[in-house]
Amino acid sequence: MDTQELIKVITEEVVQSLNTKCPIGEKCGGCAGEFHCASQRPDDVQNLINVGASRVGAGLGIPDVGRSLAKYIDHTLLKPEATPQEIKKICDEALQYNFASVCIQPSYVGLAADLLRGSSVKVCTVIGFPLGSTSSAVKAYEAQLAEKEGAHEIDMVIHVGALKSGGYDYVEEDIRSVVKSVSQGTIVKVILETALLDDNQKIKACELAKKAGADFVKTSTGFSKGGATASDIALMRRVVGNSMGVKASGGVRNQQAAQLMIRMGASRIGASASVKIVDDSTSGSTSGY
Ligand SMILES: O=C[C@H](O)COP(=O)(O)O
Repeated sequence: MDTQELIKVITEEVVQSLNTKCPIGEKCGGCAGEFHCASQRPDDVQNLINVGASRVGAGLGIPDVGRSLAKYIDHTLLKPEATPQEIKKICDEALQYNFASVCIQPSYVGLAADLLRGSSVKVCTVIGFPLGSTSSAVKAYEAQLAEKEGAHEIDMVIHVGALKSGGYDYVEEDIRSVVKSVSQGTIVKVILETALLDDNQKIKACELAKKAGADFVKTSTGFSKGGATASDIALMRRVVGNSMGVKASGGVRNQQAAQLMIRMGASRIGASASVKIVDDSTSGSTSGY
């Protein structure tokens, strides 16, 4: 199937999916019956567990959509002016809401690891962030150090310029250098910065991330203009299949948007508006972009 056909099929799938409700109903651990989600397909859940996203479906029987959504969410604070007090606050919130992880700058990994020790909330950090243009050796060292200080999950940014100029070997090796620098149990997510890519480049980046042995592909840093869109999530899920996770991040601001992303194939949501997403069931724009 060529790229244009693929995009057409995915667009049809997106439209169809928007009209489909989860057949499991209120016992669905992913959505409590409110929307179509990955939890309806046992193979998907097993595959996601295999890549470390064992929180998917872990909330079986929880009838509350907000609480169920929390298990998908990386509670994120990446702004440069974030203080230790704010890191402490998001760690407290992560424990209270049972978010999948806190996603924070590398310099705060040790602090978050101390605060979350003994809980199920993981420590996620970002590498080569937000530009992705640091050298592979620096990214690998940064990831290794973060793991040593307590990070369980590593979200690395690709070299966007290398991808756009056809430097596919470089991009693949850049990702692989990070994957190889951490232990097998540490999850590596690859941030594509989709807003800067065309569809062909998004497809290529997903293929390279998969070849390099990463666990997830992720849309955005939240620093470029543009973030997660439903069609990008559907495209990414389609390209990587069920053996990898897909993380929707950037501009996911409310429950409706988070549900839509999961419906399109996201197995994780990265958001700074996490508490609002879980608490607030009011509808609105499905994405800031
Ligand atoms: O990695 C995740 C993003 O930084 C979150 O972006 P956001 O602040 O738009 O939710």
